[in-house]
Amino acid sequence: MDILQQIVADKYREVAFKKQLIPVSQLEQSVLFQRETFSLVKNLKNSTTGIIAEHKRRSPSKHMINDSLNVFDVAKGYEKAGVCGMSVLTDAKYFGGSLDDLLLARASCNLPLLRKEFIIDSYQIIEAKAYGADVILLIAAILTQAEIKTFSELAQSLNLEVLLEVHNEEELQKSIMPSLDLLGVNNRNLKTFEVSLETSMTLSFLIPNEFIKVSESGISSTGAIQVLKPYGFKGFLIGENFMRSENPGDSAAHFIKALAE
Ligand SMILES: O=C(O)c1ccccc1NCC(=O)[C@H](O)[C@H](O)COP(=O)(O)O
Repeated sequence: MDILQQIVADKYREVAFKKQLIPVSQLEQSVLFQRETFSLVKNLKNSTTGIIAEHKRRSPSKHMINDSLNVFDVAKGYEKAGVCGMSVLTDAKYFGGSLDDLLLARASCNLPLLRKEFIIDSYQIIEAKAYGADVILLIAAILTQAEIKTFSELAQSLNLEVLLEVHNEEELQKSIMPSLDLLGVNNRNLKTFEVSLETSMTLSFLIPNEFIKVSESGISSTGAIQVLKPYGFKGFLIGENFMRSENPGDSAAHFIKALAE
């Protein structure tokens, strides 16, 4: 079993258990479930820098990144830095995240929040809305075409935007459908952890123009963004590069200032 298969197997067990603990009807009663969401698409369209900054404590590829920060301050710092949106990892076992992280980020800032999760069940989409997310991630590598359609249409009906993530042409071809808002190319192979910006460049030509293109992972310099922009990317998802610093907000602010110069 590769790491992605392991994560997904654990996720099925986790979600089955949670469904018994907290029924959907209870999630739908959350005050946050009724709120108006923020648009990441709108922010990216109006931005010249396009940074989506991530809260990421650890990962299967890098193990520990930064365990000494609190998500409330990180979210405030990212908002002050002028990022377009924030990604919050909510997986506990492999990334050290939680739904409480999402809730705290929501309490701390008015940025569009992406729930970064391995979504395999509609329940997690309802949960995302109930805990303050504006955008959900769907990973083509772990979903069938029918699941992508069902999950993205559910998200749309809840006014959540959908970022569909692909890593190769086959995943892209099976996924393109009108219920998606953003198409993300993950530069990291989630099975081997190899990272290459070439993945974004190659797939960019195959992504229809109606979708906002986002390049994800392994972006560690403003130079990388200058390289990717001509390929039509409007969004750049950055985790480790900011989270490695003592103050991710300051790190994002310096990055954005350097990009704008
Ligand atoms: O980051 C990992 O090691 C990883 C492993 C397996 C599945 C997903 C993984 N990462 C999720 C992400 O997509 C990244 O956190 C995100 O794109 C930011 O990447 P980076 O800037 O390289 O931290």
